[in-house]
Amino acid sequence: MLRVLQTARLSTRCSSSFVSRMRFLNGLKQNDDVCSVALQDARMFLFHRLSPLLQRNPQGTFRTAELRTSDVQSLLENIGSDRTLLQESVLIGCTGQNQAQFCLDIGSLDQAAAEKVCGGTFVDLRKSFFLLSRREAPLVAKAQALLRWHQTSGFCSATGQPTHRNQAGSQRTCSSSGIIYYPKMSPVVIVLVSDGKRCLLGRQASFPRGMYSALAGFCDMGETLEETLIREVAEEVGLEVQSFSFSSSQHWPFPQSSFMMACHASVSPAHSQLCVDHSELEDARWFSQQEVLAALQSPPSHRGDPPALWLPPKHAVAHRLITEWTQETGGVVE
Ligand SMILES: NC(=O)C1=CN([C@@H]2O[C@H](COP(=O)(O)OP(=O)(O)OC[C@H]3O[C@@H](n4cnc5c(N)ncnc54)[C@H](O)[C@@H]3O)[C@@H](O)[C@H]2O)C=CC1
Ligand SMILES: [Mg+2]
Repeated sequence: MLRVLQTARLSTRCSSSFVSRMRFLNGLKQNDDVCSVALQDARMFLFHRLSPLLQRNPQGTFRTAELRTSDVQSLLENIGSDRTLLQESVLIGCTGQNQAQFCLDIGSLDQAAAEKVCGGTFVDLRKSFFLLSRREAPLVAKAQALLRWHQTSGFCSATGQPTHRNQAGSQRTCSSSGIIYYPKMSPVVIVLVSDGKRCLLGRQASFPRGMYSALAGFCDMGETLEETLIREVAEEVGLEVQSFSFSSSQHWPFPQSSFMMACHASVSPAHSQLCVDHSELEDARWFSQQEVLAALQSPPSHRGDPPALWLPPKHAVAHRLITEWTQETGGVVE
């Protein structure tokens, strides 16, 4: 069987290593046997009821605990579970050397025992986002979103019959109708509105005290990105967008895997009077470049009262939009 995996790796050989990695990954999703073999010699990311396993570096910072399959197999034996749990692993990517990466939720096992054996701690995903590097957070978010999708997609919404996954965990199929389900993200437009001098930030009651962010809204069925953007700004703060430009995108795992399409938009300074829909937003305000730069340069300490303006964490695409705006308007973010 190992020859099967080597063949899969060789068959993806081509000039670009990135292309060969993408083809190797695609092959694992298409072929259960090859995927099973790849799982035997993979890099594993563990979760416990959707909280990722983190380990502390000697410097006191945190990283995701990346284990070998053999480590996980001995962990499972060590804390009394059988090896079949390994089959519940879900493919999330591969390393530069075409070694498959899988995630596995061991929520059915004793958390403290698993933490002791692995020398790590399972940390709530939202908290992990503040602890992990910008490089690691997206893979952990993807893994958690896939594990959660499997945990909530066990039955076909058309027939009510059980669904079964493929080895990679990239799809589930209804056992009676054959309907195939794929993991879903909900498209969301997130937009930083400016009137040329100020930027508009809003907050929901659910946000931490003092935190303001860019406006965001889910795309309604059939809407284009443009239509969602101008509708959401009109709905939430009563303004008419004059123009907008696309900035970047991001998978955001909260609350149920949103696909964030981040844009900058402008409104006429002559028509910048806010009319906030308080059923959606607790507050929305225009902020000067000076206020935003101050907030970017002095993120809140987690002690004492929050500052007047607290911005989303660096991993959030809203933070990127706000930083881009300050740079476009001549501010310098250190
Ligand atoms: N990454 C970032 O920087 C930020 C991300 N967000 C995310 O953007 C998303 C949308 O933000 P909101 O202002 O809450 O959206 P929104 O302005 O559309 O209002 C939320 C309402 O949309 C409806 N809704 C909820 N889930 C939906 C879905 N899957 N499809 C269609 N409609 C749905 C519900 O009625 C809900 O009350 C959320 O996932 C939020 O976590 C929000 C701000 C910053
Ligand atoms: Mg919104």
